[in-house]
Amino acid sequence: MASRPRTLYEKIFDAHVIERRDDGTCLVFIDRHLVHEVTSPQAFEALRMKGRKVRHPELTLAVPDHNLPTTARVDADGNRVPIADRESREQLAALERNAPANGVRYFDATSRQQGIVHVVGPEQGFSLPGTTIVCGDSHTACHGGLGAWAFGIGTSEVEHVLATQTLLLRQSKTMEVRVEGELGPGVTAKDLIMHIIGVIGTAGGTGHVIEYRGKVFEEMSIEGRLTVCNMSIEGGARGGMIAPDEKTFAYIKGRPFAPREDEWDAAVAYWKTLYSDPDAVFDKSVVIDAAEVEPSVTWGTSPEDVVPIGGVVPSPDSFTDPSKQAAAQASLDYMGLEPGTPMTEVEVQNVFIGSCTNSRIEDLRAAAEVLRGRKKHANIKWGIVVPGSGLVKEQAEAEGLDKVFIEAGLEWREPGCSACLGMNPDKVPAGERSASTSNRNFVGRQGPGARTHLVSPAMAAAAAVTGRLSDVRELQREPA
Ligand SMILES: CC(C)[C@H](C(=O)O)[C@@H](O)C(=O)O
Ligand code: SF4
Repeated sequence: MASRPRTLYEKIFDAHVIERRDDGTCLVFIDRHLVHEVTSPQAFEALRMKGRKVRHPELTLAVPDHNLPTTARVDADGNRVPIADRESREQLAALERNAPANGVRYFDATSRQQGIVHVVGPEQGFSLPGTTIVCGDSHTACHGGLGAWAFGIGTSEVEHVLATQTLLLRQSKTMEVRVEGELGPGVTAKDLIMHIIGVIGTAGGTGHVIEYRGKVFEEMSIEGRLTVCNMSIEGGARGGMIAPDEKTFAYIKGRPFAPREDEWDAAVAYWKTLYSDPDAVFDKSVVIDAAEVEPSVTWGTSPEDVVPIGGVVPSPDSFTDPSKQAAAQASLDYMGLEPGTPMTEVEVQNVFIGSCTNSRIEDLRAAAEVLRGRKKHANIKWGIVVPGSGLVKEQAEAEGLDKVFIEAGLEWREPGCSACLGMNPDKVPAGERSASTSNRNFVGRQGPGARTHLVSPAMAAAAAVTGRLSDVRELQREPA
């Protein structure tokens, strides 16, 4: 009998189920576990208290990112600069202790490989197609850009994975987001995923794993795919993935943890089976017309509060749902915006280019292309560019991108989560606005009272040049 047609997610799920239980839960094998300093200390502590060992230390990779200041980490004498904040210092110290004590591979704060966990995994070839990847972090879906089933877990699950290399969970429903047609010039992966979240809403993917399908994704770079999948959680989904293809294989080949030469052909042969069968049925399907996607920007305090850059701040009355009307009013009050204001009239004082959504080399190139030969506007008090990893930083410097940023008046920093969230010294001052390439515009996300407008790297660069939210396509048309 021919086997039932399956989606990509179902294929990966089936390949990892150890046991299906009568209550509908499944025990699933976890291939890769990424660990950072914020969600791991209690998990390691719990193991220690129970006298348990890490079951598969070789399948875990630890790296600090959230709390690290992005200023110099060693002083002129080569000594480590201590972290001023006590909690951050303690969390980092715990990871530095716990990883080696448990035989877990660790990239320390000063190593070239250090970076944001979701940048490091793909970059090291640790994240691979067809694998189950978890991390105590909601943006783990990012790795789905390589055709993995990747999802965030809580600290108690981190402990479970460390102890057993398995998780007990229920199979998710499947959702396809099919994008038809082609993206227009100047429209990036970030604009597309913001648009998608604007369409489906922050609850649109609840209970589902999204597969992004269509020619747009086939033509998209791996960096772009990682950006798209990264924000799946902002659409409420448990994960997001894109079927691996030749681009994926080329991206992975030769990376430190990638399959070696003698294992490569077998790995690729397996990866080539990882796609949704033509007759596979998704529980939910959303179709997006790529031609409708414009460079996008958020106006509110939820990632679904998206408009095209040519749009205006919406009026709360324009929403039919009363709870959304109230949320929109609260957002506008927090953001200090009036309905009807053109988005391009909104002035910004801060620019942040970074985060696991947009800190890979291609993102930095896109920002630098806009900034080359230009200067930041007088409105901009603080503009920082934070590469996603030490290796991204080296690559950017080899291409001279750091100089472009510095000459434009922006700061060039050490890798980490930085101003994506206010857990380290990089914060947007209360009442000020930022054009930010990160993924969340929640109240207080970039610091108490900070007003965040999510944008793509090119759009953040355009805001740096003009001092307001701007349509990057206008700058792209005129010479610097
Ligand atoms: C601190 C961490 C647990 C958190 C997450 O889970 O996503 C952070 O990375 C975020 O982006 O809000
Ligand atoms: S860069 Fe931002 S979204 Fe990504 S892991 Fe760090 S804090 Fe979370």
